Amino acid sequence: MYTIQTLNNIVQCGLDVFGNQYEMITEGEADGILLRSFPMHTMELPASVKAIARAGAGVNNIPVEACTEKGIVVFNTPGANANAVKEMVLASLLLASRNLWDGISWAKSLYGYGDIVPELVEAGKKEYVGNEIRGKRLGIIGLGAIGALVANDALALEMEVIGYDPYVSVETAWRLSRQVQRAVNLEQIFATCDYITIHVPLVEQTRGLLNAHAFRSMKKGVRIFNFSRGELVQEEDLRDALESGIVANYVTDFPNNTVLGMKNVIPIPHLGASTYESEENCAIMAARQLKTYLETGNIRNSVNFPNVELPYFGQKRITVAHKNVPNMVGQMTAFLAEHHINIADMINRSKGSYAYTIIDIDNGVDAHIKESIATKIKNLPGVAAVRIIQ
Ligand SMILES: NC(=O)c1ccc[n+]([C@@H]2O[C@H](COP(=O)([O-])OP(=O)(O)OC[C@H]3O[C@@H](n4cnc5c(N)ncnc54)[C@H](O)[C@@H]3O)[C@@H](O)[C@H]2O)c1
Ligand SMILES: O=C(O)CC[C@@H](O)C(=O)O
Repeated sequence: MYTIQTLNNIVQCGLDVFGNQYEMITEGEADGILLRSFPMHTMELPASVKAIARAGAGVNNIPVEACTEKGIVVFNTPGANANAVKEMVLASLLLASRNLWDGISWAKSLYGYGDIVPELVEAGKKEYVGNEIRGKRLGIIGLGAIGALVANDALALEMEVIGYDPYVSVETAWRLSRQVQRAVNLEQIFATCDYITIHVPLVEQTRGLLNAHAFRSMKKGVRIFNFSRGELVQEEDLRDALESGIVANYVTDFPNNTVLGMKNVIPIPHLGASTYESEENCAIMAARQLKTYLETGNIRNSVNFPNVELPYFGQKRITVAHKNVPNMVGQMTAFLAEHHINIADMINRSKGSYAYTIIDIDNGVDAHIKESIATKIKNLPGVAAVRIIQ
């Protein structure tokens, strides 16, 4: 029996993945945590927690580094909500270019004028003339799951597309149309684009990516779309850029009180991933990854540990989350050798400064011996967490 704590509303089809061997709780000690945008940074993590699954892409609401040190595996759901966000970016391109936000607000304000409304509409519509997006240049910062989808569809809308992503993955590169131009630096995007959309994670390196220096390099009248995270944009610099008209519109999925007070901001209440389809995709994917990890120790789509999969058929298994330093596996297997325990199968993978090892052992080993080996491994310097799965 496992316990899962949910920190946000998770759609039922995601919760159904767990089945009757799981207890779902909203407070207390759990083996796994399932969440969306709940801010976990100030949360006390019980020692019982083995894994955390984010039903979504961004993990900036999770203390990933602290989790890694404790051997807690953090998962996200890459690509599961990318189509939803892509469609929102496409809608926003038109929303901002055609002055739809202001035009619709004005049209609604005509309620009560009676029979002259059509006349007022025809007389007033000249205030809301916009631009077509065909032939305009779109700059995409971050060509991951979302950025790549936006790039391909913007080409289909006959836009010129240029992307910047120094870390683009091979899979994404394969999915990208060859017509997407490659920027070698951000300046190339800033200096030449009519529209700029950001699709990078919020990390220290990207915080404040759009700042005074960036705005100064941009074409006057550029329209900016932020469906990634509010903190990627330096707010006070944005205010100046909007006031001076360098930025014609800022469409953001992350409104706050400061940004709401700026002119030409189009605020959207974090609806990028809010489709039934994407909420289901994310919840099911997150739940499956968490369940698989708890039951088999296999890792798929973790942001802090490597992908590690060894087929599991109910055999005895030891899993170890540890630092990526020499002789870790040697020391672990030495403990097994001391007790004449045969290793049936084994795998070790690393990701950055951490690694993860799965050791399958032959059946028939006494429980107290397995516990004593697990304790010895746990006490090795560099080991973050050990589990026995049986
Ligand atoms: N509004 C929403 O509801 C919503 C939904 C999903 C994702 N998001 C946000 O969008 C972000 C991107 O999502 P995704 O699914 O495309 O993620 P992803 O991991 O597939 O893609 C991110 C891309 O950014 C690139 N990148 C990282 N640092 C960069 C840098 N300094 N410059 C240029 N490129 C850089 C990476 O190489 C990667 O290709 C998420 O981290 C999340 O914050 C928001
Ligand atoms: O859960 C959501 O609605 C938003 C998720 C989104 O911010 C993400 O990073 O995937």
